[in-house]
Amino acid sequence: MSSHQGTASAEEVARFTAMAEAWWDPLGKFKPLHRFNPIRLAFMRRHLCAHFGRDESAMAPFQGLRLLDVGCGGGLLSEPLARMGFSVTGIDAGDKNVTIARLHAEQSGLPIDYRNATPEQLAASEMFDVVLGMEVVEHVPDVGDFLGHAAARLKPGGIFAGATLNRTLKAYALAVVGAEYVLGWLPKGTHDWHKFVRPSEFAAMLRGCGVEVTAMAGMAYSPLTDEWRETQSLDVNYMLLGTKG
Ligand SMILES: C[S@@+](CC[C@H](N)C(=O)[O-])C[C@H]1O[C@@H](n2cnc3c(N)ncnc32)[C@H](O)[C@@H]1O
Ligand SMILES: [Mg+2]
Repeated sequence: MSSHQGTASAEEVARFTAMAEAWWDPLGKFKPLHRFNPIRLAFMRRHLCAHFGRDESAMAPFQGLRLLDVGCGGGLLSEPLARMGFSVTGIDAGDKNVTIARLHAEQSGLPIDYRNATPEQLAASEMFDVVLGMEVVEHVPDVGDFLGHAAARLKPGGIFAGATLNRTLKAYALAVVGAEYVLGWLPKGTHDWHKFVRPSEFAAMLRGCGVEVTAMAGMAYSPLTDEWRETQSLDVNYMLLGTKG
């Protein structure tokens, strides 16, 4: 049984709100997000500086730009992106996630606008230079519908950034069996392999929303160094960027 209203699945959102206290625990249930945060942020910073003609060596290169973090959870991306100068709005379908995110941003002294909302609930007048859908599409009932509503909030020339898991056997072995059952990095049942999205499917759905993919990169875990790094292989975890025409 699955139930949803709009772009969010009630079961999926409940899974995240049940763990909401753990959002900012680097060794807790969201440890993988904490561990690969540096490489996702480096990827976005590099490409977004190039796209918007900003100085990569600046502390806060993105002053004056508005960013919407869709499915922001506890704000693990919203906070560092606000530090980079973006004016950040973070939305999440889970009320408790937003409460935790808001509290943490207050403690960090960051003026982030957090709201308990899904993208289709935002007013049509609210437009952003950057829209994120990071590690969200594998948790929504209808990816095309979700992307349509998220991309609708992008200004022309704006950038959509997404990340998810590829629907490959390798991703099943590593991200489901490995991460949930062998290593115990994630609670069992976190990911349903059938909801993983191939890069070609992701790009085609974005194109249907007027967004042309311009960059893709994989993320891989190296057991030897116990670190994540950016790779060319999109076999398991990957991220992408696209420009709205
Ligand atoms: C795996 S977490 C990703 C958190 C964050 N984006 C990150 O990468 O660190 C997925 C989040 O998406 C939220 N979510 C799922 N469907 C959503 C929707 N349609 N609109 C807004 N939030 C949604 C969930 O409540 C959950 O907090
Ligand atoms: Mg996920």
